[in-house]
Amino acid sequence: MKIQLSHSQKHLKGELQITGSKSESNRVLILQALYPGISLENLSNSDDSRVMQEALLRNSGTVDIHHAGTAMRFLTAYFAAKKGCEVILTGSKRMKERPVKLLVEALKELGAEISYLEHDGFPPLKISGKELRKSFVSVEANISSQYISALMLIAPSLPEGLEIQLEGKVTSTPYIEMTLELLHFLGIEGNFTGNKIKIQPKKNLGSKKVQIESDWSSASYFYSLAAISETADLKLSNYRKTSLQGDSSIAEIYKHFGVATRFEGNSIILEKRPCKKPRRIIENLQNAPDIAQTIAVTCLALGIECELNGLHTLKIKETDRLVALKTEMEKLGARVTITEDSLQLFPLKTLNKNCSIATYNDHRMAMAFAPLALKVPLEIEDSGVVSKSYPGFWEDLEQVGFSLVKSSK
Ligand SMILES: O=C(O)C1=C[C@@H](OP(=O)(O)O)[C@@H](O)[C@H](O)C1
Ligand SMILES: C=C(OP(=O)(O)O)C(=O)O
Repeated sequence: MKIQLSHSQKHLKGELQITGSKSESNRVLILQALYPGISLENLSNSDDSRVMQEALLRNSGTVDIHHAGTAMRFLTAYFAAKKGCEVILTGSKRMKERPVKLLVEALKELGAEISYLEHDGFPPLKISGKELRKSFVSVEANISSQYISALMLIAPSLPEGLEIQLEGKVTSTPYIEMTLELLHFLGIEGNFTGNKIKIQPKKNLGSKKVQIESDWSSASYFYSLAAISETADLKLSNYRKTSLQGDSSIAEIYKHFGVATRFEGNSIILEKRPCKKPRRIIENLQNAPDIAQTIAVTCLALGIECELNGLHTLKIKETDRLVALKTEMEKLGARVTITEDSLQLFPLKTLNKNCSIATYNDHRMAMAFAPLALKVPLEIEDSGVVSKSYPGFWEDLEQVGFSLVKSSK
């Protein structure tokens, strides 16, 4: 369904409740399947967490996780280590193009039985679960941190735990640290020093409640909205000063755009007041790849030159995000250059009006471009994509004063 967006008020205000981080939720769901005493609060209502919950009830047959990268990677390890299970793990057309070879090879090194049903190195996978008895594995770490988190999540359930040797430059490191912190919170011992991760075995855990922090990647779109507005007062819950999510760096980054963040209990208050805007923004997003689209579009809206580096993982996400960003920002009149791992945007004075933004089955393309409607009327081609991480996104935009017109054409 297409959606036309506009917003006519100068001041943006609202109070929103954002659900739990999908990254934290999908980790804790795997751990809960391994240690049933774990309970969760503020679980993500995303499609990615829903498919994860459904998959964890299965022991045989075809398990389809649609577009969910974390579900694909974490479940590959989970099913491989689950003795007696026989599943075909598959996903959307795009998921069949997202590589999984490094993880499959690492699991095979541990004794797993996994084969490719279509193309070598890609889903769908046929997995015959086995007890994995080895306790050392090495894996290349600069393609996706999800492979490493997947191994860490099953590690405490292996008889001797697991030592993981990371090869090459480690990417998306905060996601690895998030996995480790969650294990620590549950009383599982482990450490990550230099290029080595060591997780100790744990047979039983007893009962533990995990309170999931709300999703900072979802919050990023409200930072963008605040930055683009003349003035804004937004309240978002439930957040923590010390977050496990690397995307919480958005609060620091958006200071450049005049957005201040303060905590009131477990809510964040975003305050934007008129300010002098920077001429140029340079960020390395190797630790926070999911907010690249948000920042690029904020700069486009404000006419700020922007150089984003550390983006080598973007081409294997829901779409090739570098190409998608370039194509859609050029529709609005921008000049954009991309390399394998960077994007450079050159400012323009006036944005083209009434553009129709293609979404490439990527939730973040829809949500990152939506704030532009504060500047020019805009159409988002497939509004439904947001449900991958943030099903209530459009309702929340209405809450902060947006007018939405939906059409099926
Ligand atoms: O572990 C996770 O929860 C995630 C890790 C990141 O992926 P990469 O490690 O592939 O960059 C991130 O982009 C994704 O949205 C979620
Ligand atoms: C890349 C993302 O998710 P995943 O890799 O889990 O599909 C994302 O949410 O931006």
